[in-house]
Amino acid sequence: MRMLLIHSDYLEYEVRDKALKNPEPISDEQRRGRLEEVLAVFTSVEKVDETNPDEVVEKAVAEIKDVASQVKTNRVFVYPFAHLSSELARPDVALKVLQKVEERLKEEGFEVKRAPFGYYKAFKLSCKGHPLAELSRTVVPSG
Ligand SMILES: Nc1ncnc2c1ncn2[C@@H]1O[C@H](COS(=O)(=O)NC(=O)[C@@H](N)CO)[C@@H](O)[C@H]1O
Repeated sequence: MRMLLIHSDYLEYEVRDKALKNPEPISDEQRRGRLEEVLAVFTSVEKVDETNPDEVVEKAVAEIKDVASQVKTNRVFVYPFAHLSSELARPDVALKVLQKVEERLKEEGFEVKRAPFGYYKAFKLSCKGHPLAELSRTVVPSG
């Protein structure tokens, strides 16, 4: 799994067309989303992650917690992003992994939004620009 973590004044998105034949079903309210003072986590789930998705979820959550504590935010925006890797996991695996990352972050006490999976989306991002505002992390199953 590849993550680009951007500490932002805000991230907002608006759903446009389907990017997959069967994107994640979403409610009308999920067609737009915005969080302020947020750690945006653009995420590509990779083929290698399919060997042990649960392990890669735990490793990703640990990395996100570490960066969130460094930049002092309790808010995370999980954003599916298929452009950080040339070895993408199958969509059904990727969606489950991202849903699990969202769920585990909430269990850890974070305020979390997750952008809809399988859609083209317009988005606006305001990066804060401090030295830790742009980080990347890669996690893979150890097996
Ligand atoms: N492995 C993945 N990791 C993260 N997001 C993914 C992944 N696979 C699919 N997606 C989601 O599905 C959308 C489309 O994925 S895509 O790989 O860019 N495009 C497609 O799969 C089709 N357009 C055929 O190429 C992405 O914008 C993202 O929302």
